[in-house]
Amino acid sequence: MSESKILVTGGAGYIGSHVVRMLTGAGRPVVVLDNLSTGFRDAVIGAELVEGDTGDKALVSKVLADHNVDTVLHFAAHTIVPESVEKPLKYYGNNTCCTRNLLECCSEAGVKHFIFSSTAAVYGIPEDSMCTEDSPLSPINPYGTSKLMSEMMLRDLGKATDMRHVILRYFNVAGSDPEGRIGQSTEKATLLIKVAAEVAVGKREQLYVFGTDYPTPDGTGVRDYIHVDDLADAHIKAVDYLAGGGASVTLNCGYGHGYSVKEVIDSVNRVNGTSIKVIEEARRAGDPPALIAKADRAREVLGWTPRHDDLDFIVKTSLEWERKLAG
Ligand SMILES: NC(=O)c1ccc[n+]([C@@H]2O[C@H](COP(=O)([O-])OP(=O)(O)OC[C@H]3O[C@@H](n4cnc5c(N)ncnc54)[C@H](O)[C@@H]3O)[C@@H](O)[C@H]2O)c1
Ligand SMILES: O=c1ccn([C@@H]2O[C@H](COP(=O)(O)OP(=O)(O)O[C@H]3O[C@H](CO)[C@@H](O)[C@H](O)[C@H]3O)[C@@H](O)[C@H]2O)c(=O)[nH]1
Repeated sequence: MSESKILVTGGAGYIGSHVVRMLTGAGRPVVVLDNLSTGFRDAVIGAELVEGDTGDKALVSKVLADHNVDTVLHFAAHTIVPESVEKPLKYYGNNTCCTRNLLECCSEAGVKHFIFSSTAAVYGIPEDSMCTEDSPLSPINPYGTSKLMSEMMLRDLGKATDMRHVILRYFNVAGSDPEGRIGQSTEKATLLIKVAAEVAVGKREQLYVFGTDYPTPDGTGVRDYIHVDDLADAHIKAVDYLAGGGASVTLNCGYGHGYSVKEVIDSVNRVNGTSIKVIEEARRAGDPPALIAKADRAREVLGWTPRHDDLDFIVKTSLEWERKLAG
């Protein structure tokens, strides 16, 4: 039988590629399945890339068998909150139906460990903006609902079979590989720090601030921004946790404090030494006012210790990658 590999779906995307790089850098054998809808072939470092779709049952089953897969990290998804409001079925199709297909293939192949990329969007508008893993789950956009449905499938499957899982609910992921090998290359990006970095390097004219009348200290939306390498490290620890016999668990991934849109803009200006052009706009559909992780459980369960809890560092790595893309 061939060497057992870890399957990473969506491993050519922003977060998946950082996790693949960290896994292969640590000598772990990895195979990536990605349809390159938003991913990039050359973002995959140190692993074979199979170009294909998680909705393709025959292909997924073949990949699982050919690579003797025991552990799956599932990143492949559509990820843009406002797009999910406009095109809900696109999100339920890819994020929910394709995940169901993947889970069926994994179940049939006897995959034992599954790590799922979930999101803070499953909480909707939390009562006090601080979310524990036990906070009510009440998404306010189709993206969040599509991810919550996948969480539910995974939990039900865990009860019915011996598959164990770690569900990681990411808060707002930003930054790039501090050594500059990979970063966020997403076309037509909508995420705040990425867009602000594009403005700072001259790729865009201005940044629109969506909403200045939120019930937050300065009126703009507050989020818990986590550096992508800290998040990648949580995945490595989740792989080891399951391999060591750990029980299924759901964990927030964030730093436990938030920054407003205005504070992010200040950081970009401070780090870049410029003043980006900002235009204040109405609120964007589907946006909660504030989302902050209560993130102690990940530290306790996984022994995870973030290293980059520093907004200016996150912004610095984003700017460096943006300059590299700009050539
Ligand atoms: N970026 C964030 O702040 C954030 C926050 C919370 C959760 N997440 C989750 O993290 C995961 C990765 O997000 P990202 O920011 O890296 O996005 P991304 O778009 O860069 O990566 C997604 C990858 O999945 C691939 N893909 C999409 N659908 C596929 C399919 N059906 N079959 C095969 N490949 C497919 C894309 O080509 C891409 O490479 C997603 O599941 C997303 O919901 C992201
Ligand atoms: O050009 C922009 C972009 C964003 N924002 C604001 O910035 C904040 C953050 O927005 P964004 O960076 O788009 O992230 P979210 O909408 O919070 O969603 C991200 O973070 C979620 C977890 O919290 C993930 O689930 C999603 O996949 C990911 O897109 C919000 O208040 C937005 O209104 C702006 O004001 N201008």
